[in-house]
Amino acid sequence: MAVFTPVTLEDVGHWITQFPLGKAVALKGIASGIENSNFFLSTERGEYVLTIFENLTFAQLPFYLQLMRHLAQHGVLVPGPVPNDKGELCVPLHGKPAAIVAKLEGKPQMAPQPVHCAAVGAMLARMHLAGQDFALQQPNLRGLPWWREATAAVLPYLALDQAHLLHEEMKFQEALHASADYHALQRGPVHADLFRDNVMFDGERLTGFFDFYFAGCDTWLFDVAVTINDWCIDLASGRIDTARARAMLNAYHAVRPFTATEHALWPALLRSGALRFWISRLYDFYLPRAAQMLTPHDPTHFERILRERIAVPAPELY
Ligand SMILES: Nc1ncnc2c1ncn2[C@@H]1O[C@H](COP(=O)(O)OP(=O)(O)OP(=O)(O)O)[C@@H](O)[C@H]1O
Ligand SMILES: N[C@@H](CCO)C(=O)O
Repeated sequence: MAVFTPVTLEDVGHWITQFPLGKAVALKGIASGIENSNFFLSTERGEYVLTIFENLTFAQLPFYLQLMRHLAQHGVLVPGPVPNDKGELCVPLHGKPAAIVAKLEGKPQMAPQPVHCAAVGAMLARMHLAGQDFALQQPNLRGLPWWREATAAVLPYLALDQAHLLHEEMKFQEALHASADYHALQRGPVHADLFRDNVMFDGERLTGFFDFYFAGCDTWLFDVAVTINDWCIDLASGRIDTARARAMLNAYHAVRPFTATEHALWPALLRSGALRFWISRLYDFYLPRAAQMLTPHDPTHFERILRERIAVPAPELY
């Protein structure tokens, strides 16, 4: 159940007159998703997704919605938000912020092959390049400062060997983030959560990236690492699958060539990508928010990935 704010077709009927979409003809709640209330919305003009934001505020939303709009306008396959007659992308519905975005065709590809990984790699590189002249700034809110806070919060719950790993990895990441090489990495708006369930495919054709609500400004390489750590691994062991990783990295490199500094820091950034989700999953597991509805994701999956990235050399970036 992931419609936290019920909405009827009648409610939307009046509300939608401020958008250039004609009349609403059907509305259907979407079951998946744990953050927001999502609906498929059919109107006289086409098919859309209506999202009511349950946690993000009016002040926080412009960065995400404007970024999606900017990317869509620059040819990146991202659902463009629809502005209302005042040019606003986010307007209240039942007192909460709401937005309408284009509906992507297809479905997530949860068992990707190299061909899918290559399509994601190429689109990710295009997205990074297109984000370069995006005007708004917001840090990755799940970056190092948040890791510090969340580490302190979860440490008391961990077994000794886990606490040791978390402590040692934070030390390693603090040193990395303080280094001159790290500061030389190229950066800009990144998705930061480009897992398989946030990309649509129609067969082998990528139709779009979505769920930008963890996006922020960070290193491009971090985004690549997060993506590789979900798309290109053996799910049971966390080990990198070389064929899928090569396909993704080569396709990315063909659009936006990796730099020598990125090549040098790649193993460390793969560890950053694993640590980020180990910490957030630990946090959600031990300190669930009151409004959280569903079973939290398994933290041990990313603990395994992190241990694997520390122990086993990463495939070369290029
Ligand atoms: N633009 C879109 N086009 C087609 N389907 C979409 C679109 N946006 C969302 N969906 C559908 O809605 C579902 C939930 O969306 P989403 O993943 O953004 O949920 P959420 O609650 O915001 O986040 P989370 O992934 O953190 O649970 C997706 O799995 C997908 O099926
Ligand atoms: N992709 C995240 C969930 C938040 O979108 C995870 O798997 O932990």
